[in-house]
Amino acid sequence: MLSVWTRTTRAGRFLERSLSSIVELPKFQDFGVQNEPVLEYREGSGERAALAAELKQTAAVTEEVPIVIGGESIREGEPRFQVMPHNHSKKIAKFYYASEKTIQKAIKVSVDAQARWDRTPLQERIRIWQNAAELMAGAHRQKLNAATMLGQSKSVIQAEIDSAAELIDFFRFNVYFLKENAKYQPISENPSVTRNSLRFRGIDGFIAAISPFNFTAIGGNLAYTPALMGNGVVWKPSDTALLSNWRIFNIMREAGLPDGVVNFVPADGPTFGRTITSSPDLAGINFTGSVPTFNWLWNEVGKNLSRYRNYPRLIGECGGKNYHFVHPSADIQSVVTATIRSAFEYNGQKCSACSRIYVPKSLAEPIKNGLIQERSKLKIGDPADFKVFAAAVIDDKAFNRITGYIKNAKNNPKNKIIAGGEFDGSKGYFVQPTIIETSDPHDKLMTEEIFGPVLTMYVYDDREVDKAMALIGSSTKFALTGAVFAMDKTFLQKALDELKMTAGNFYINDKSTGSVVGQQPFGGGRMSGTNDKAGGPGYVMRWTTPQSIKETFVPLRDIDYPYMRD
Ligand SMILES: NC(=O)c1ccc[n+]([C@@H]2O[C@H](COP(=O)([O-])OP(=O)(O)OC[C@H]3O[C@@H](n4cnc5c(N)ncnc54)[C@H](O)[C@@H]3O)[C@@H](O)[C@H]2O)c1
Ligand SMILES: N[C@@H](CCC=O)C(=O)O
Repeated sequence: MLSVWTRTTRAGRFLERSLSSIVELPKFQDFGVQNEPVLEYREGSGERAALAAELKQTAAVTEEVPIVIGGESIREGEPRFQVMPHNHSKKIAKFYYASEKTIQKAIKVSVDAQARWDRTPLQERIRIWQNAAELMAGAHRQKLNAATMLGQSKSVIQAEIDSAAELIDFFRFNVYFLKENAKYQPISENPSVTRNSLRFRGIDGFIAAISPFNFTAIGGNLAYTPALMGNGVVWKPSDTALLSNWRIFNIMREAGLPDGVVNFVPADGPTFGRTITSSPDLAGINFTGSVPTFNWLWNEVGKNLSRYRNYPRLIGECGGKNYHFVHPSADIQSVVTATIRSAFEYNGQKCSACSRIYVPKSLAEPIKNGLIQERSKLKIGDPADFKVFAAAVIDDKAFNRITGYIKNAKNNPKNKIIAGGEFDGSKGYFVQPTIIETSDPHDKLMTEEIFGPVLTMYVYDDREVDKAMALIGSSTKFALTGAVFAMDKTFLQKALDELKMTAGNFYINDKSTGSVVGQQPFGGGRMSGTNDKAGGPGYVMRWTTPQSIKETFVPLRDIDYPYMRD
């Protein structure tokens, strides 16, 4: 550096004639960002009428959903059907599983598209995402909501916070975070001598996006955030969220995303998993779903490591065994309201749903009575009925798993069903919100993810708050969300320390569900996932392999150092 300085004057003249920076950094028009308002759907409102009309239209047809690779629609093999979980004789979408060969074709198209797409200026990509968000918030909002309500059995409000608000927020906030992150440039001590810059690149290869059934917005985020950052994507949606995910795919085409950047590839899970993990081009897996599936994918990647040209990025947001912990100083009504909502909204099929609650003996009776009373008011039924609180669970597999836990509880003297416990799968997969009291804090009801409307309560001795609190982290492998309820600030301070590693999203006097993009970036630790915080500023950075560039404008002459010449 010093020797370069000694030559600045002579070399500087030379430079003026021939060398200046060639790296062009993106110049953004600065913009802010706000959360999409959640519409209320009151009687007589425009949004309610529009949604009712769209529900009618969506229910009237079985929509044909092809595989789409590079803009080409493909139909192969036996057709399959997505049904309405609350009325499983009604087919809402007809689709096809991509064969191994077709998945390989999608990989090739994504890899080729990546190289071209990565050269598209960031400003242009941002414009497409902003277009898409406008379409989602306006013209297509009720199409997304209707597909989510009928296909994934969500009530009006649960669809609105997911397939409208959260999806739109992901698109708006991710471009905002991209722009803000791109503002950082490394130090250039003397820019007339050397200039340092950092640019974002997609990863050469392809990203496999594998999405779950329970949030339409998550499908959109998993597939399109890597694309935003310059990647080519093969998207495998969930069979039971197919229609809503298909509608996102079409909105992105309408917004101007070129063919081939994201390819829509429904497939059998293990066939898809095997095909992507055996491809040398695998650059990353963006997964949200259960722990067993993510563990399987991770193992396959490990086995194939020597094949890849990149270390594949593995992002997996997985399950939870989320808790509400009640201190003797808690406000009882808050506990009851928050717990009913967290445990039973969308039938406990949120990864963040509360499924275990620890209650001190001194508050057990009022809390129990409150929960039983509020639970009895919940209307369970067809999600197109605006009075319904929750509808059916997603499919027969979920129905059998959840009711298995309930049947088990009925046969175990340590467990007592204090409300609910009924189920009926004849027309739709209906499981009534169920509350169980257990005397065993290590029972599987308190430790395993059930992913259904089953809440288990354990009553602890008020004198053993610390011992009860220690159970939270020690009795499960998960650490996704958790909430503490107390008015005692000394206890809350202690809980903040003691429970630090038990939840990636921690709530104080609030329910464990309902994170909002940009407000509570989401994800858990331990076996709940890689905690890459969807909806936070770091998430976009997981999908770029940045390049540092140093440009030097003075000719390099000296090999020795000044002190050698002294
Ligand atoms: N932490 C989070 O942010 C978060 C968010 C939503 C859901 N979840 C979790 O997701 C789970 C529920 O979703 P789900 O039932 O759709 O999960 P799942 O694991 O059954 O399926 C997720 C996706 O993986 C696919 N899949 C299955 N086997 C595969 C394989 N061998 N290779 C590749 N893909 C395969 C499925 O078809 C689906 O698209 C719950 O455990 C829930 O807690 C977590
Ligand atoms: N973001 C959602 C959960 C997503 C997982 O299913 C919440 O905070 O309730």
